[in-house]
Amino acid sequence: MTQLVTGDEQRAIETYTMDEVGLGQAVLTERAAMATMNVLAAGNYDLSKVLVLAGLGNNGSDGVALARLLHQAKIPVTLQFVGNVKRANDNVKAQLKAAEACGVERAEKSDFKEPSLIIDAIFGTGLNADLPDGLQKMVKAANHIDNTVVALDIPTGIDATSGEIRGAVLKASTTIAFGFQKVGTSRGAGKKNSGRIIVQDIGLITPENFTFSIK
Ligand SMILES: NC(=O)C1=CN([C@@H]2O[C@H](COP(=O)(O)OP(=O)(O)OC[C@H]3O[C@@H](n4cnc5c(N)ncnc54)[C@H](O)[C@@H]3O)[C@@H](O)[C@H]2O)[C@@H](O)CC1
Ligand SMILES: [K+]
Repeated sequence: MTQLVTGDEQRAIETYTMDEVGLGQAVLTERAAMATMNVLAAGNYDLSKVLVLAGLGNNGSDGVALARLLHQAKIPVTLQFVGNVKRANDNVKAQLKAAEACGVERAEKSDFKEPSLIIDAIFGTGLNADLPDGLQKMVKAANHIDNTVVALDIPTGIDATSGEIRGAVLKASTTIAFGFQKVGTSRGAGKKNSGRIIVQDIGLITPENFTFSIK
């Protein structure tokens, strides 16, 4: 059976992997993006016009890295930040520098009717409050359009542990869970809005004798 993790457990395993094992953030991000490429290539996804919606934290950096890999694979892709990129964390800024050096196209605003596929890299396990009002409006509008949405790690708006909706949720057709499925996507609204859940190994190392709260 799939091992489920809470948000805190996922963070503890990520921290161990980076701080104790010594795998860098960029390695994990690249692996998350590559795992997503593999899922997209193997599945029946229309990749004729991909829109990556990226947030300002590490879920966003996965999205920016993915936009670069899609562009390098000659798949038409546009990268759009949700929020002011000047306030993005350093990982996002480093990924953006690489994406721009490779010529990834950016948009400030998009008509959600246009993309054949939307990648949700807005919020991941770090979500700790209701989505900002403007974002709630945006995801509700996007939900009204018959787009295919692939969520990175967890759909934006779902609490990784409780599965509750924090204000609004961007409903996904597929959720690619990095390392482990988050318990919040196995219950209630989280389950209902995650679509098909595909767990992908990104090289996280679980400490010996780690106790998972869900066995
Ligand atoms: N930490 C790591 O080593 C890795 C993280 N990964 C990705 O990173 C994600 C987690 O990244 P982060 O912890 O940076 O968090 P997120 O990218 O989910 O969120 C970014 C930040 O936004 C802020 N925030 C939370 N709720 C908010 C709200 N309602 N309104 C405004 N701001 C809010 C918080 O400060 C949070 O840290 C995972 O889901 C996964 O996709 C993967 O790249 C693998 C490695
Ligand atoms: K997401």
